[in-house]
Amino acid sequence: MGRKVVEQRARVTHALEALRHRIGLALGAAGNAHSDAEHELTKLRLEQLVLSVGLDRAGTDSALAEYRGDPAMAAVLSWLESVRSRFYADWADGPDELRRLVASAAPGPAGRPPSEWLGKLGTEDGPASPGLWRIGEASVDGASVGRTPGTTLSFDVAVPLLDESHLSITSVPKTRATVDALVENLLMRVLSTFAPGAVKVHLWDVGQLTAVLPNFYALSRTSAVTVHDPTRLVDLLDELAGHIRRIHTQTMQAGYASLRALREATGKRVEPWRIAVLYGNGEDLAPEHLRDLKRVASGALAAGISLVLVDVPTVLGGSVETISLLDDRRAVTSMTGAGVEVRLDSPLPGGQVANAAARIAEAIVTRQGGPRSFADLLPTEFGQECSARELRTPVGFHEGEPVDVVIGDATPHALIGGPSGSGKTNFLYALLGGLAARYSPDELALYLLDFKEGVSFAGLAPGKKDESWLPHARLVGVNVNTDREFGLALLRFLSDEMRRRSAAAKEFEVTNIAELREADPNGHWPRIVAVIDEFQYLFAERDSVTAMATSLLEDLARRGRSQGIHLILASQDIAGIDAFWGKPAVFEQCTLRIAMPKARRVLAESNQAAVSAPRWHAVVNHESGVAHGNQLAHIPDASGKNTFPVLQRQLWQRYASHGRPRLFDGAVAPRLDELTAFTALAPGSSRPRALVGLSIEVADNAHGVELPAAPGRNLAVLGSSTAEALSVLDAATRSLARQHAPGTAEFVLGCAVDRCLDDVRALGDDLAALGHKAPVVPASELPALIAERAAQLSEADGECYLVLYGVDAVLPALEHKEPGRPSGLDHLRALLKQGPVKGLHVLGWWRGVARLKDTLGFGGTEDIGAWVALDVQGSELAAFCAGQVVHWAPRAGRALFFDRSTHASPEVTVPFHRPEADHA
Ligand SMILES: Nc1ncnc2c1ncn2[C@@H]1O[C@H](COP(=O)(O)OP(=O)(O)OP(=O)(O)O)[C@@H](O)[C@H]1O
Repeated sequence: MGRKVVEQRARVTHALEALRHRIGLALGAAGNAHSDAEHELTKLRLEQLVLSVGLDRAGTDSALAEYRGDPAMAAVLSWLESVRSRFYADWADGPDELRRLVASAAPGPAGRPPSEWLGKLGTEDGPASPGLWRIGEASVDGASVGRTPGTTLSFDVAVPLLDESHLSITSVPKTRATVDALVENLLMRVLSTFAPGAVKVHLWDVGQLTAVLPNFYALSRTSAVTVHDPTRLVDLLDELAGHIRRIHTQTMQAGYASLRALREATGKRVEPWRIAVLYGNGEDLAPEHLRDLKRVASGALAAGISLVLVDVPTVLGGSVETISLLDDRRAVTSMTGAGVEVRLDSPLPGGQVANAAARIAEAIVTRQGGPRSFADLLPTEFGQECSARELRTPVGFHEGEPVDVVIGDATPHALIGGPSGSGKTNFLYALLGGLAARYSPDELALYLLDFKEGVSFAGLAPGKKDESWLPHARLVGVNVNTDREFGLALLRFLSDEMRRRSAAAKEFEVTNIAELREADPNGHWPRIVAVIDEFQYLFAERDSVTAMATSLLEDLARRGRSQGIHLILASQDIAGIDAFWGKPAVFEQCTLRIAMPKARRVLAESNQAAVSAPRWHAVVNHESGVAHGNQLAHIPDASGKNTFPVLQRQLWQRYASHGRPRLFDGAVAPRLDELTAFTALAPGSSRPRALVGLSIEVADNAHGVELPAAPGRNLAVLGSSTAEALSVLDAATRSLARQHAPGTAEFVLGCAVDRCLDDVRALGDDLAALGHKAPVVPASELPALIAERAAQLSEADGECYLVLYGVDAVLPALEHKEPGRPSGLDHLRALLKQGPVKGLHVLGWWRGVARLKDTLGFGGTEDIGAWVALDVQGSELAAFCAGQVVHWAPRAGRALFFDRSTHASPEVTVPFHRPEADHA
């Protein structure tokens, strides 16, 4: 064997040994790693086991018995203990810190022992609420937190509630008394923290009708505690949902996400806190209840509403803390985790709770009955509010708390109902007073119309007894019960204003009044509130007024909201509301409902709140009358002495520069000489205008006939009513006289009715005093006069007004005809036909329509361009009204006026009062 071979073998052997060595090393390492891993696994398993029973119990728990004495177990235990003490070393001060924290977050009754507060009235009435409410205490072993072994450290346990969290309590069998004590303790801490009335508690127990938390019985006489019917969970959830909706709207409109944010920003508690305690029985709620409950829970906290659920299995939205009872003293809570047992506070002494509840109830009742007057509705400083977004004012009080009325986007229009004497007018005064004191006349304009007989709004306009007026009022209409046209005129006016506002909004490319005011800061865009008391009169008859009023009201109700035009419709219940059947649009848009005691149909059908409302109260409902929107309010006396009139005077002095309102008083005949339309007349017009009466419209306008040199420009007064005929011709003549310089026009006063002669002469004297030629021609001379004027027609120059009183009286004479010659009637017809273009106009009074027809003959109706009908039936007038059907039943002090050159149909006019008639 050669040396080479030997060397080769030695190399192979060496290599193999090296390989064996490496493999040995690798196997050894793997074995070690394996045993390390197994060791680790055992450790982890033991750890898991220890953790599952708890470190403190590891020494005794049977599940770990087999490992006792196992060094691995000893190592695990010592390791875990070192971890725990390392962890708790940082937390050595934890219990003390917790105690300090609870003391600061749960001050006074929220966290202190009951002996310090139980039975004393709460005082807190500001915007904040304690963050935590104590329920008991818990302990930890001192050794575990780096203290001397064997010591225990205890700390207070508290839960959040108001504005913060809901609470879900789960019992175990035979712990109902403990749960009641826990809930009672919490509620009593809350009720004793706040001023009486600031918290409202709702109790519902699926299994009990009345005996829920019996120590609170005294409070259930007030609205601080309401015990709900076990079979009507839906009512409670509805009520809560209503509060949430209302409060949400209120806070969002003010620009805040929650009631708490609103309170903190304004520094005022605007709403009570509400706590609803629902006792279930551990069984699932009906699906529809569960759905509603979840919906309520998700919006409740932001509305200051907290739920306390006892044995109601559900997963709530929003933040929820839990308390799970272990037995009748101990519980665990999500606040401290499952590892810490809470020793619940002992029950409050029952007798003392009942006494405390009675004291709170008494304080609430005292506040409720406390003297709240009209002055309490008023702000300390007038005119500070802005109406861009809404109008808001308290109108009354509930248990000392102001109850607001809001007129705005969600509640644009209001319906007020109540039987006669129930206080509607008083309510309106409270509302108007509250609004007028808060908003300046630049922010709020009022249009007030009362269809009742009587003068309930008359005091708002200047009167004989009181020269002051309400500066916000632009129009006051009283005694309009027979003038439905005036209601129509108001609606037309509002409708025009709505169009004007919507055109302006379009121009500024905005969609509502708030945006318009922002885009046009120098514009004048007050919110308009139109109050129509006894509005059902508008719909009193089946006629064109009703039809027009309906369509205008519907349009205003639908579109007024965005233009800041609001309707407040008041009525004695049934009569008024009946007027709505068939007009649901108006009814539905009136989402603000005010029901006076015993009002029917104002609220939703199933809502009986008005039936039980006490005297001088109102149910204020911003939810279309649905029960959950009910707010009962005591309305202070706003119409007695030292109430509204005093406020009005103050406002009048403050806003003196805002002009006086237009007063339309249906019971008073207007005076021609007080009318701007008359006093402003002056010579120089080529179209002189003969005024005949006051027009029924919002502006103080007169009806007049223009008498230019054009065919048909004559005026006929029709009917047998002498006083009114005299009034119309008197006003027409006097107004024409003002439009001609002395000597430039002739007024020929032809009087065929003897008993009018004195009046006619008096008029003639007045005209002469003004420098006009105004001869008075008696009946006997009339035929000659007419013949003469007819003959002169071709060469007539200058204006001549032939005012004829009782033309029909001379008809027989005029009809006298000599063969081959024209009769007096022919002359009169000629004057009527050809006169106007020559500057001669006839203003004639015929005491019957038939007589006028006789005068005109066949086809002459066109020569009467305008007429005023007095005590004449509408059916007689068709011929003079382009054949259209005329709806008119004569009524005292009113006439019907038609001018074919300007009117589509006749209009009601109010003849002026002639002072001369008083002396007749
Ligand atoms: N809240 C109140 N406090 C004290 N007195 C009141 C109150 N409300 C109304 N009154 C008084 O009751 C009487 C009737 O009230 P009001 O005129 O407001 O009732 P109404 O419902 O408008 O009745 P009607 O429809 O007959 O006019 C008035 O004398 C008024 O002063």
